[in-house]
Amino acid sequence: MSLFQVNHVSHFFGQKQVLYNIHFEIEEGSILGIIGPNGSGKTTLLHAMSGLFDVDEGEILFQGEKITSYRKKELARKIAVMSQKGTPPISFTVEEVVAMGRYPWLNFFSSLSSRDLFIVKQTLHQLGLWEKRAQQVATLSGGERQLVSLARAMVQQPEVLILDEPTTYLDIGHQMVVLEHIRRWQREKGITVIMVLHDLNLAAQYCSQLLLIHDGKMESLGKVEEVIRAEEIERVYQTKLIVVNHPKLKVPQILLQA
Ligand SMILES: Nc1ncnc2c1ncn2[C@@H]1O[C@H](COP(=O)(O)OP(=O)(O)OP(=O)(O)O)[C@@H](O)[C@H]1O
Repeated sequence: MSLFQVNHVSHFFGQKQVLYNIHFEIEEGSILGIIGPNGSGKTTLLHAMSGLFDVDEGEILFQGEKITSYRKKELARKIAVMSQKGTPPISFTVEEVVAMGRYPWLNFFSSLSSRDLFIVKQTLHQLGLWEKRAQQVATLSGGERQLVSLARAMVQQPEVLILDEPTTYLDIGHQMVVLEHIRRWQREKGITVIMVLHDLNLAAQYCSQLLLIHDGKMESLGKVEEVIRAEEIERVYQTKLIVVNHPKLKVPQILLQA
């Protein structure tokens, strides 16, 4: 059985239809990239798959059950969500914010155990945040807050990681750092990753499957080379481009053509 089954999903905001008959499945352990132009419905689909709301038509099944039928805490033990904005600039320290990722595992009124604290410490080290652990999140750069957000998701020890544009505020070096961490984590723990990415070249390098949506409709779904095809990407994004093969990684890469 597939981990996620998105069955003929349509959704409206008021009179406006934003998703049209979206239908696909996700296998456990895969990395699915959701791509598409601005306003095409990527975040709406991601939110629906996170169980944030009931879709108007169709259904989303996670491990065979309707995603909205799970209790909040139960779902938080299985799915970690890293939002588009990363961690907001709040007045907690890095360590406190990362430790919040352990909350789904705590019983009522219990505090963090030595094991919880060990997981937090280990993750802070892994993501290079140990030196900044006592710093207020509000004083971090956008990129550092993104890493804090990833660290909090990691300590949650979920089966699925859902990310909305995890590289938005990052320079190219930090984009690679974040995506390498995600990939290593996915390989070591066998978790499933679903992420919205605007950078099609990064999507081609890091995802095992891509879903291209446009105006709320599925344009294509499949392996990277099946989805990153010049004619289709040109049509959907309304821009001139060339698709080349990455000389080392052998995945399609896009060169823009003014
Ligand atoms: N809560 C809402 N109420 C009304 N309309 C909404 C709401 N959320 C999203 N929309 C609309 O739904 C459409 C899809 O939005 P969505 O955020 O899912 O797109 P997206 O592909 O993630 O865009 P982007 O790449 O710009 O982040 C947009 O037209 C947006 O204005």
